[in-house]
Amino acid sequence: MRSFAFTKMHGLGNSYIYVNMFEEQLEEEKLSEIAVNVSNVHTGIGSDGLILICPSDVAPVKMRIFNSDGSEGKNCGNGLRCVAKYAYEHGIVKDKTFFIETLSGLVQAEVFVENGKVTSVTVDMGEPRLYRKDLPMVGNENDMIVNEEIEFAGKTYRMTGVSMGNPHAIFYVENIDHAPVTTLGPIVEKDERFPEGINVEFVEVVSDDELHFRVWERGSGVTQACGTGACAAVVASVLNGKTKRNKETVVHLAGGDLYITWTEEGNVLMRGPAETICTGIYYY
Ligand SMILES: N[C@H](CCC[C@H](N)C(=O)O)C(=O)O
Repeated sequence: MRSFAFTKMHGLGNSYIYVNMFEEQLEEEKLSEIAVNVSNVHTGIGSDGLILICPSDVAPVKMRIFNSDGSEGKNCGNGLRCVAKYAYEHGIVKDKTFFIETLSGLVQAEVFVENGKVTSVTVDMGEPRLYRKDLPMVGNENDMIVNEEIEFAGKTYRMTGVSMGNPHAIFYVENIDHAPVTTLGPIVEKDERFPEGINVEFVEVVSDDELHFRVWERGSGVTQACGTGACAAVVASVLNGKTKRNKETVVHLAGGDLYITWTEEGNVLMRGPAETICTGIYYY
C-alpha cells in the first residue's frame, strides 16, 4: 500500500489536494488517476483536483495542476495563491516576492503575512492572450474573439474569448442567478471549435469596477471560484467597454471576492486569499 502526505487548501472555495514534490515521489503515469481519485468526495478526499508543488530549473517552485477529471491544466489562479502560501510557510522560498513556474510560463507572486501566516497573495498573471490561436479556437488564428456571435445547441450567443495561459469563454448575462452555468457550460466546454476544450464563465456587470461571476470549469465542472477565469472576465469586460483598464475591479465569485487589475503596461494582477484546510496521509 503506497501513500503520500497532502495538504488540502482552497482559494475562495476552489479547493485542491496539494502534494509537496520536494518530499514526495509520484509516478508520472499515475498522476491523472490520482487526481481523479483524490478529488472524489465519497471514496477520496474531495476537491476540484490535484496540484503538485515541484522543484523547477527556472524558479524557486513550479506548479502543476490536474482537474478532477484527470486532465492537466496549464494555469490555475486560485492554485497559484495557495502554492505561494505553502512555499513561503514551508520555507521553500524565503522572500515575500518570488516567481512560480507554470505550464503557461512564469508568474510572480507576492505574499502578505500576518503572525507568520500568509493571509493574502497578489499574483502578476502576465499578459492575457487574445487571439484564436491562443485558446485555441478554430478559425483565423490571428482574429480576436470579442462579443462574437456564435451558436451553441441551436441558440445564438455573444462570446468573448481570452486566454490566461488556459482558455476562457466569457458570456454576459443580465442576472447572474439565472446564468445557464450547468446547461450551456458543459456544451461550450466540449464544443469541437475548441480543440483543447475551454473554461466557461458567466458575468453580470454591476459597474465599471464590479462584476458578478459564475464558472463551469474545463475538467472540473462547477467550482466556487476560478482565478484565471476572473482575470479573463476582467480583460473581456475592458475589451467590451464595460470596465476600465488600470482600475482594480472586484469580481464577486460564488466563494468570495477577487480583486483584478488589467494594467496599462499589459499585465493582469490578481489579489485574493489562500487558506489551508487540513493535512493528512493518502493511501492508494
Ligand atoms: N479548469 C482549468 C484549471 C483550473 C483553473 C481554475 N481553478 C483557476 O483558479 O484558475 C483548466 O483546465 O484550464
